[in-house]
Amino acid sequence: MLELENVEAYYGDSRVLQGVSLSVKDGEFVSILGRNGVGKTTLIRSILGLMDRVEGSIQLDGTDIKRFKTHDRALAGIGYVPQGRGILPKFTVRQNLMLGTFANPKSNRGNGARIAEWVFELFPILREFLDRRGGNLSGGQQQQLAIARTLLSEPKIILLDEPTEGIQPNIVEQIEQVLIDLNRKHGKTIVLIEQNIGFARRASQHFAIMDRGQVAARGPVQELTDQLVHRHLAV
Ligand SMILES: Nc1ncnc2c1ncn2[C@@H]1O[C@H](COP(=O)(O)OP(=O)(O)OP(=O)(O)O)[C@@H](O)[C@H]1O
Repeated sequence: MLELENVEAYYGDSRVLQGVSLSVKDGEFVSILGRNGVGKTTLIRSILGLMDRVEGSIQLDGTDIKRFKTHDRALAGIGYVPQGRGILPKFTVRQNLMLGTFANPKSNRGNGARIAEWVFELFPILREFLDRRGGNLSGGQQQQLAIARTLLSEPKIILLDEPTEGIQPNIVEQIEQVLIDLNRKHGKTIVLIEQNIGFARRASQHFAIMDRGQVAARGPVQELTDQLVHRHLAV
């Protein structure tokens, strides 16, 4: 379980997160919604240990990870699929996937590590393109590669920052389905940052809406009303 309590995060003197509390239980799919600039990415950066100054408490399965360096947070079970996917364009699909094994405490990390077969069952296209350069894949294929790479670290929780941004609508459905299956069939715990409200409604059990650095509303996804959307998310 990931538990944030009263988290404040700063860029210099500017306090961007103001008392954010969030609880994600094992097996849950939680969507974090909010207009541009309200602090969603900063929240993820705070969980990953990429901010200079964070106050409050961040616990993973009861362990305070706030003092952990970023790579130790990854080893503790925080998986991350970055905005823009973060594929290394000159590395092959195989090499990009191998990077995921470095953050897997159970594998022999990189050297000699094998890419588990279930990855190709989830993403058949990656087997076909194993020796292609990551940069030659389409946006949707790169997104599958980014998700697969994170899964190879066998994280306890997967954080995704706008995975459907800039991806063709028909591929968006595919990405959506993969994430829904990962949660419902494979029991993966997922925190999704999204602007696509339909996706959040279809995929998640819980939501949190951020507004000006705070959690303005939260609850089971059935309570994500049009009124809330209008108040906090309409542009
Ligand atoms: N490196 C930085 N230095 C100073 N201020 C920053 C920095 N990065 C972000 N900010 C500010 O922090 C606030 C929150 O930004 P953040 O990127 O977390 O928002 P967001 O909700 O993820 O937006 P988006 O949907 O556009 O990614 C914004 O006001 C932004 O201008």
